[in-house]
Amino acid sequence: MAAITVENVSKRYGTVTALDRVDLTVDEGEVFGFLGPNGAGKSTLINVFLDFVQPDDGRAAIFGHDCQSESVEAKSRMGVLPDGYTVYDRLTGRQHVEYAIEAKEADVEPMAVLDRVGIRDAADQRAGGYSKGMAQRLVLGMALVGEPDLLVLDEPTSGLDPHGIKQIRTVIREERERGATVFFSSHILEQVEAVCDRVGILYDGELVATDTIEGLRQSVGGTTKLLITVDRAEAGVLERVESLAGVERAWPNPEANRVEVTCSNDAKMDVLITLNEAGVDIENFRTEEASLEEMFVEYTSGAS
Ligand SMILES: Nc1ncnc2c1ncn2[C@@H]1O[C@H](COP(=O)(O)OP(=O)(O)OP(=O)(O)O)[C@@H](O)[C@H]1O
Repeated sequence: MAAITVENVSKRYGTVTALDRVDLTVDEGEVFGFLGPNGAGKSTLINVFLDFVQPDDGRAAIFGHDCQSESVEAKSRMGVLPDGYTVYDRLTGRQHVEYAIEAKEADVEPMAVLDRVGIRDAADQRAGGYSKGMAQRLVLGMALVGEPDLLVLDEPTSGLDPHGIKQIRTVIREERERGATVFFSSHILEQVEAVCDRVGILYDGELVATDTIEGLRQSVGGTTKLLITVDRAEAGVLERVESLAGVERAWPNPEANRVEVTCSNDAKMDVLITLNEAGVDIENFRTEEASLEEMFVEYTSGAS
């Protein structure tokens, strides 16, 4: 059964369309990265899952439970780190986790939870004195209590330092290993690449792409960069390379003693053959994948 089903969901706020006919299925056991720039509509969709927001059209379901008409059942399957989370200033971190354990009737040691999210040492401090990152870790810890089937994390890495980001990744991997589905939003591409099975790109309320990272790279096509170390290459040869089908640009980089070519994956071999036939001595070559940043720009600038 699908963990998340979103069918034709739209949500408008006055003249702003926060979600525009979004269709999405996330399979059980998947780690799904939900990407989009600020204001794209990510939190709005997560709020639909939680029944904080009612869609104007369409429906969303969690493990088959409608997020609006069966919100109690839907929510009982989820552990959530929401966008606008709050902590109780006067309660300690340990008390927060104890509260979550009681509410979910879970059987876990509070200190084990706090340890997992890296705030064991602050267990007996009041959460009012926590930094933003610590409060976020605490709410994540509470979301993990009870081993939810679906973990929904809204920008879980915002406010964390690189060490904290690494810890979140570890938690996500561990959750996947125990069989949970993870859905998390981010506007930072690098942070999803390491852990996601698939990503969806949301732009201006529209889901403009859903694929594996590799699939997205392939469909962006022409952004593979070939770096070819050569003895020398005359301008005329580079012009010939540039005229090949699938080649975007070819230019010399004398400092690095190489030529650089942006082309589609299919054109790589033709480039090397053309250089070889022109008598250019190829000492070495390697390809550089399109960066996630480039992919993101490609998708979000092309969308209307
Ligand atoms: N309660 C609301 N009332 C009016 N407009 C809203 C409301 N909630 C969201 N919006 C608007 O809907 C759009 C989508 O917002 P949303 O918070 O879902 O985006 P987001 O992708 O989560 O962005 P961020 O990463 O900045 O949180 C934005 O233009 C936002 O201003």
